[in-house]
Amino acid sequence: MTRKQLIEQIKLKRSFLCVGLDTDIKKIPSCLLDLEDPIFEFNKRIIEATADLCVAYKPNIAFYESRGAQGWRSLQRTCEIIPKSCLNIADAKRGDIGNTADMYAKTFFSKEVSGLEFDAVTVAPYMGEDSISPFLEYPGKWSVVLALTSNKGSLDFQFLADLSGKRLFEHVIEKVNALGSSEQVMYVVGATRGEYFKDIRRIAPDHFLLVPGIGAQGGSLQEVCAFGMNKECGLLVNATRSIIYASKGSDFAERAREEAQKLQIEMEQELQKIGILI
Ligand SMILES: O=C(O)c1cc(=O)[nH]c(=O)n1[C@@H]1O[C@H](COP(=O)(O)O)[C@@H](O)[C@H]1O
Repeated sequence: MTRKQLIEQIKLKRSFLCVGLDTDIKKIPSCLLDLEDPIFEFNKRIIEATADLCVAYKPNIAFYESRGAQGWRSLQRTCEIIPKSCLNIADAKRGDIGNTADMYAKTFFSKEVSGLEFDAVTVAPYMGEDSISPFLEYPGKWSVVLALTSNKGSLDFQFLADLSGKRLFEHVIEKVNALGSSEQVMYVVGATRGEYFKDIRRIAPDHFLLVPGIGAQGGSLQEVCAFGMNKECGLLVNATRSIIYASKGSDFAERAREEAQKLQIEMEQELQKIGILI
């Protein structure tokens, strides 16, 4: 999906919601457990209940890999039913030397090799240029590079500054800006870091930012929008547990829809403020 198509979907659905699919066998309703592939069935019902309210899905690969071949199959089947109108993001946080990064890029972008095809993959930048470039060689695909993450551990390295005061997350963005354009690179910025969106927008005014951390992690959608939105929206805001585990019962899909709809309504108001809705 191109940047233009993504913006069109945001306008059409009046939403910039990304629904995370961190599907944990221990958290899904017991009524699904006797089915042949409970993880896939859960995802299918969540997708059917939310597809008109969101513009992206983000399966976190750990939840599938941890189940071995069976989990990989659930992931493949999930990928196949994510509507083409939604950006399909593999949250894999990969990062390794060039020839290994080549293999990671094939894993997520090359269906003929791996049986999987995502539109985007999250990339960890710690190992630098050669660990990122292989992902950028796929036309029409997105690399979503971790910049300023939502977790407590982000304080360990990401704020370390050089003598001029420039912090590591700013170095990462400046370096990656030079590797790929805003047509193929997004940055991850946690919703729990609302006050830093201004600094990030100074060096990445046009890029889409993937923003996890609202809902279960306590970030504020309004704060993210106030400091992070650009004139084309420029945000994909993710929520996972607050949507997919809204209920433990057989009404889980309806409850997920309700939670997604609450966010969509708030997002529509934010989009109205920047005047891109018709
Ligand atoms: O790359 C991510 O998506 C990510 C980056 C980050 O800084 N923080 C973060 O929580 N995430 C992911 O976003 C999702 C957040 O889930 P919830 O906290 O349940 O909404 C999880 O899959 C995390 O792995």
